[in-house]
Amino acid sequence: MTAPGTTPTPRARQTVGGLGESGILRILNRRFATVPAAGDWPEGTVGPGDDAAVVSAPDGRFVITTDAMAQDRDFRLDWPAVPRGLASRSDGRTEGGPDGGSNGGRFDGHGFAGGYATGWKAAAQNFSDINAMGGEPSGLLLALTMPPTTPVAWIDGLAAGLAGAVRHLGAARCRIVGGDLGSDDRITVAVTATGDLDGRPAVRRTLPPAARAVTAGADLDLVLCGRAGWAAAGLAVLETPRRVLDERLRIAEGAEQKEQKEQAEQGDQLDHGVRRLAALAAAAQLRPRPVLGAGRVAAEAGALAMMDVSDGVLKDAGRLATANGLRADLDPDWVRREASVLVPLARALDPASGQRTAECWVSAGGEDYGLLAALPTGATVPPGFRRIGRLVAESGAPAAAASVGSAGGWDHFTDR
Ligand SMILES: Nc1ncnc2c1ncn2[C@@H]1O[C@H](COP(=O)(O)OP(=O)(O)OP(=O)(O)O)[C@@H](O)[C@H]1O
Ligand SMILES: Cc1ncc(C[n+]2csc(CCOP(=O)(O)O)c2C)c(N)n1
Ligand SMILES: [Mg+2]
Repeated sequence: MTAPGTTPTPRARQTVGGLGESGILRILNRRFATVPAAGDWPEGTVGPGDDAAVVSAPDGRFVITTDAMAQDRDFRLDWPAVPRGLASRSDGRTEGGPDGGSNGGRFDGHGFAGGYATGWKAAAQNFSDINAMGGEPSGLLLALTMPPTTPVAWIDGLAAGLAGAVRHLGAARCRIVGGDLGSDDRITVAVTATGDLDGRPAVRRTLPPAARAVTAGADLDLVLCGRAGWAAAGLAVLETPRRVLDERLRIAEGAEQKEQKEQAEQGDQLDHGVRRLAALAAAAQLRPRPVLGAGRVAAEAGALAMMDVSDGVLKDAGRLATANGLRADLDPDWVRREASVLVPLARALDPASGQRTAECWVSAGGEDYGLLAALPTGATVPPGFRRIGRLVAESGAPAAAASVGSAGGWDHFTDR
């Protein structure tokens, strides 16, 4: 409230400390009301505003998962925004959003992500885990701790990003059911999501006993839905100091233009150039796009085991293999092919070892939220997936693929 005779704080400078919990909740709820399923609370269920929510579990069970993101560990307040025109939807149209820049898709490091990217990603990574069980998102809870100095615009962006992910990733049945607010020295965004299986069995990391009996330790095909390496490339872009980044992109663009001139090529060079690649990679980190529905598709196509890729393909494929007493061998051709488009960017950032860096992004980079599934050898690959390797008996001779890139992958406690 503004005391009589004082000037109100301009909106851009307002902090949550001046709002109080009820003011913050008003801001969040205004954004959450834009989720398509928001108005639809069936008889007997209870939405936000009470001590707890009451939701339905249509088939008697529901999927539940949670993921927390911490300031300066999972996101930064000063990362630039997704340039307008790059936050493309799966239907090819582009979406707006408060962090949409106005630079026509060029990455110049200007504009700030606000909370939108953090909200989007918090929802997306939880939806990805629901997807990986073969489920469809049904509900979302937001536990938010932050300092009183947090700008109101940041939490408004956060709420818009959560609602934006629900809408644009196609979680049509998902309601935002509530959450909690707390104060701390740094921001933590913890999201819990629930999902429905609509009567289907969940697809687990381990093969069901019946499938184990049939496959009896035989090799399995490893398939992936979604891209790999782009979010890690984006992290490298975002973590490079702006001035250094701009200088490296300028040098790489110069070399590109020289090459293109020599080849007397026509056309819009920047559109396919390294600067646009940097912008696309940053967009992949700031606004990951798990393919919701792919989990169900894989389940119906007979996937025997499944998990999402949050910590890197090699690491997560290794987990999928180990859970079944097998070893993961990635196809080195797949890694090379997947890395090839990222090589110009990797070379711009790291001229000495562009190829290796790009292959590391693909094999060890996390946060693309693709979906890994194991299928019987030779089974039809479900739509949207491609074969990227095999799960083989531990005792088999290791393929060259096992040594691709770093065997690493993300670990919250050792990667600091
Ligand atoms: N603090 C915890 N208490 C209890 N169980 C936990 C805790 N942290 C993780 N787990 C469980 O350990 C398992 C692995 O967790 P992990 O976070 O690595 O994978 P995940 O849940 O698939 O998340 P992501 O896909 O984001 O990596 C999950 O089943 C998770 O529920
Ligand atoms: C500032 C900053 N530093 C590092 C990273 C990279 N990072 C954070 S979590 C994660 C794996 C997935 O985590 P989870 O398993 O919890 O879903 C990765 C690769 C980042 N995004 N931001
Ligand atoms: Mg997971």
